[in-house]
Amino acid sequence: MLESNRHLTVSPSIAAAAAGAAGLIWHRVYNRSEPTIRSFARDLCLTEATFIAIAIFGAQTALQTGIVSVIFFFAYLGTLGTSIAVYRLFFHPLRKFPGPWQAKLTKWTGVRWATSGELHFIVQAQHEKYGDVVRTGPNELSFASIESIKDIHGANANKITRGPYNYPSPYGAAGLSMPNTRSHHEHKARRRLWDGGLTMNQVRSYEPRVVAQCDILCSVLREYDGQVVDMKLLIDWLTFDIMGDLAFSKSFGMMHDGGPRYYTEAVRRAIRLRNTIGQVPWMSTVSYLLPVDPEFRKKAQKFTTLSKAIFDERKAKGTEPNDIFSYILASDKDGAKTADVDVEADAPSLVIAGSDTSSVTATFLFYFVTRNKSIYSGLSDEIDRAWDGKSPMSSDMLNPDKCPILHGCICEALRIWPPGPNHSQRRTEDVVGHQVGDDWIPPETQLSVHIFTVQRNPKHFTNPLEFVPERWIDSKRDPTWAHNTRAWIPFQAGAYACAGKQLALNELRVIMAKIMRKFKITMKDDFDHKAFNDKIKSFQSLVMGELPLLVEERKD
Ligand code: HEM
Repeated sequence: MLESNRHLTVSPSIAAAAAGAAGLIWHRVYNRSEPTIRSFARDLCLTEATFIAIAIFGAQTALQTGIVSVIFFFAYLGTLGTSIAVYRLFFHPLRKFPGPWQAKLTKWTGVRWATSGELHFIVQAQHEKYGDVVRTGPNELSFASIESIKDIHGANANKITRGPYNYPSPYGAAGLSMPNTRSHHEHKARRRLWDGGLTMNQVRSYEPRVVAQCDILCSVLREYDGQVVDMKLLIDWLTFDIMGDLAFSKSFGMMHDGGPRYYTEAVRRAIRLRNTIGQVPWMSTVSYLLPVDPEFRKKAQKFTTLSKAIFDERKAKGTEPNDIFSYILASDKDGAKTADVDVEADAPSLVIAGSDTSSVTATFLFYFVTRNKSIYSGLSDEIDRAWDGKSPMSSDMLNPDKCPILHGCICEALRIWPPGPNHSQRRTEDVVGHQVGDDWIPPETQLSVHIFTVQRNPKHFTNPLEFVPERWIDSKRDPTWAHNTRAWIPFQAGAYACAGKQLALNELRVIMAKIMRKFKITMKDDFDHKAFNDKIKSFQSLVMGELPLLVEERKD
């Protein structure tokens, strides 16, 4: 009797039907709470195990149990996949927004775009094709209008948090760094500590140290007098050394031969990995198991060890030194301190946020000003008038009133090539949605403003690809040119905007003035602009190839 019941219970068609029902149920569950790869694997195992248990009870033989279990497995995944695809394409709350169908279907499209290094151009092209709002993922929108900046990053956005892109730590740190904090409340408390170390007064107090690091660079450049050097590489070392000094009171010493020069490459590779994983954050818990090139693994290991050593050494000094880390280590006004594990995660984040970005911008500054001889000579004359090259330098001598061309050059470099050209991802609240311009955005949507598109839009800046410092000088700007400063957002805006904007601007002014006052920097006539531009890629921040320039010491 028992035998015949078992025979009747689970046939292949029943297995397929059960799998179909399970697939639809799980899709409904996942619609409400997005799974991670681990929770998905757990649910899959549970569902399959439940079915196998029923099949063992109902099927006649072990072979039959095996067959119906395999049918169940594939039918389950097939139904779940089809249901998700149909939903995303035809029934999703974001279905009214235009965008490429591959992006609407899966975020793996975003992975493909991100790994190409061309994300900035890809998204810009989509905005040109589809308009100011583009659906760039199943659950993700990219915006390119001025109004969207206010609604996503401005005062109207006080309920919008950072998006899940910020979840994975690219350095494998156990803690959560402040720039990756998604909760408004936690971010606000921690950001306040960081801001203390980056006030205008603090930035001024760091200035002699920035100048001193520039002096070291000048002594390195002197060794190459009359030769062509890769300015990109030297600036990289300079900006990392500056950040080491200002963050931990200890320069990395990269400008000296013995410095850890692998650090910059390890940082960029880590950022690249994070940029890919950030597209599919639900993969992040297993992403570090993915095979990566052993050379990178070695460098990453060295990077982690060095970061830890720097952190330990710095932490031992407490809050005495005048550096940014003293503020991160300090307690807030209520006596609350950031947990040690989170402070440890803050250390590499601080260096990366402050050096990679400044390095990219300073490199582009040298590229643009040396490319155009009249801009170079105008800027050089202005710097010579502002600083005699002998008295102690301060950024006060170089402020926008005294050095408008320098200011215009910096604004232009940041406009044409913002170091973080893509998205600073945000997410609408879990329960209520959010109004952006004329569109109501449903809850749990990832949204962001595409900086690169906004800053290169001819409606915002006439001839957007031309490097024209005068457009930033009111008395010199062509009055017929569009010039919408609200569309200049290289540091982003709002609660999560760049904490180091003032430091960055001061640092860039000092670097440019110091080097140009002491050296004549020339771009050779046969400079390969195509090769230079082809090597510019975006992996969260921009990466670029060499910038070979002729360096000659000035004797005046
Ligand atoms: C040209 C140089 C720089 C540019 C273009 C730049 C740009 C940015 C951008 C776009 C963000 C993301 C904001 C967002 O998510 O909305 C950011 C965040 C941040 N930047 Fe910068 N940055 C630069 C230099 C610096 C420097 C020198 C520091 C020094 C410490 C710094 C510290 C930070 C920090 C701490 C954050 C995270 C802010 C937060 O989470 O609240 N940045 N930066």
